[in-house]
Amino acid sequence: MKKMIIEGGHRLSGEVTIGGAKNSTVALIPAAILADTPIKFDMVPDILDVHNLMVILKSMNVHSEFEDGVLSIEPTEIVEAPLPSKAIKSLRASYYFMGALLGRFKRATVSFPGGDNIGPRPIDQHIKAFRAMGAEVTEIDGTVKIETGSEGLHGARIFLDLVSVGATINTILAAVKAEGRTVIENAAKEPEIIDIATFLNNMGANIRGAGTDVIRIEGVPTLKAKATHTIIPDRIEAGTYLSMAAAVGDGITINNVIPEHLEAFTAKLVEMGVDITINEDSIYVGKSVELNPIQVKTMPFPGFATDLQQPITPLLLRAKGSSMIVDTIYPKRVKHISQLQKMGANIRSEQNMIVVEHTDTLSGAVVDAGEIRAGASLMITAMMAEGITEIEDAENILRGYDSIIRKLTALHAVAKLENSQPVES
Ligand SMILES: CC(=O)N[C@H]1[C@@H](OP(=O)(O)OP(=O)(O)OC[C@H]2O[C@@H](n3ccc(=O)[nH]c3=O)[C@H](O)[C@@H]2O)O[C@H](CO)[C@@H](O)[C@@H]1O
Ligand SMILES: C=C(OP(=O)(O)O)C(=O)O
Repeated sequence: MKKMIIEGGHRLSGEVTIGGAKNSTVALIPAAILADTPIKFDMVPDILDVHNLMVILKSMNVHSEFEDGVLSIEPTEIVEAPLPSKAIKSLRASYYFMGALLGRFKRATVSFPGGDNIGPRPIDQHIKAFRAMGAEVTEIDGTVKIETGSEGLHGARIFLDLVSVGATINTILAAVKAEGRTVIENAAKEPEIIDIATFLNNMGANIRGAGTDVIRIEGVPTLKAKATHTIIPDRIEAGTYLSMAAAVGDGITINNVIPEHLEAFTAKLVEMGVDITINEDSIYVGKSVELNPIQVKTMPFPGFATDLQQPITPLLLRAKGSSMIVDTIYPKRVKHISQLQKMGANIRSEQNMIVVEHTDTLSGAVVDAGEIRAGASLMITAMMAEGITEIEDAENILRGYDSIIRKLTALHAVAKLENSQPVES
């Protein structure tokens, strides 16, 4: 178990460079097993999810190496094998091995995924898509078994009942080598979906419409990589540093961002009165003086991301008045509230709404990072607070924040990890 210890009261300044997107990376790594050639990814974030995915690859005789942000994967000697359940349960995106293994072996057996505890996270839409493509799916004791006949999957028209990032990507992974044409309607439009489609198309796949709500996929027999794929910047990591910069910064530049991916978020910062300058691939945040309260409603992309509702919360504590957050994607994503209250934050949950009031004094406390973005909100609040904050279960933060201590220290924050052990590999 690791804890992150933060000494509050220090003003931050300088520059930070955003890493590759976690939610792209965790789909790209399973997608790599569809290839008939070695694969290289660049701008890979150094996060626990990547290391756990490497453990899963190893169990299938897929060798991988991660150095200086470059992840090399050799999938050509892959074998079918039981997947290590501890690693599978450590992250959400292990469900992508369902689509990827189906594409590779025409069958898959994968335990139910883990990931952040943010309320119910069913995968019925993933299963509906696999069934529409001709698979037989059974679920026994937390394990999903997906089988097809010798002819494998066939293309199908799939209308997703709700907009799901995971179901959209999993269907793409299953369809990319299936026989014939698959059409996904009501598809998710997140930038990470475009990133996965770009990677697959550059290997010879035929995916059209990624980034819109209708995606068409013509199955192809083989996929071969010709170049290194550079992962898009992590818009959630960027949003977290934007919030931190506005809350405790004296002038911070956030490099390697695609501002169009963050429009819903930066629009809210502007509404609050944060001093931000948006450049082509960086955003500068000046020292904030008076901040206005706002109302936030999380929505699928291009709306305000659910993964940023907790990271913006500390900033709302500084606003002069009451702010409100409604998380329509995960209404039970409230694990941070009781922990922020321990630090003196005036925040409460009321009828599926989070109400955040102006708070003058925050004090360090022992708190728990119940999930990744709850952890992010605690980190920022700890920097605003007087004294020391100990964030337990810091592994949840390390699941998704690249080189976090190095980046915070470079911005002059005082933060360290304790009881840390070498990352499992
Ligand atoms: C690894 C990854 O990329 N994780 C992201 C992904 O999670 P994930 O892919 O799990 O989230 P989805 O987009 O699938 O979920 C959206 C909503 O649909 C519901 N749903 C989803 C699938 C399904 O079969 N049935 C169903 O009811 C979910 O409970 C949720 O309420 O998108 C979420 C929403 O942007 C983000 O918070 C996560 O960071
Ligand atoms: C919910 C998240 O991640 P995951 O889906 O991987 O649990 C997140 O990144 O905020």
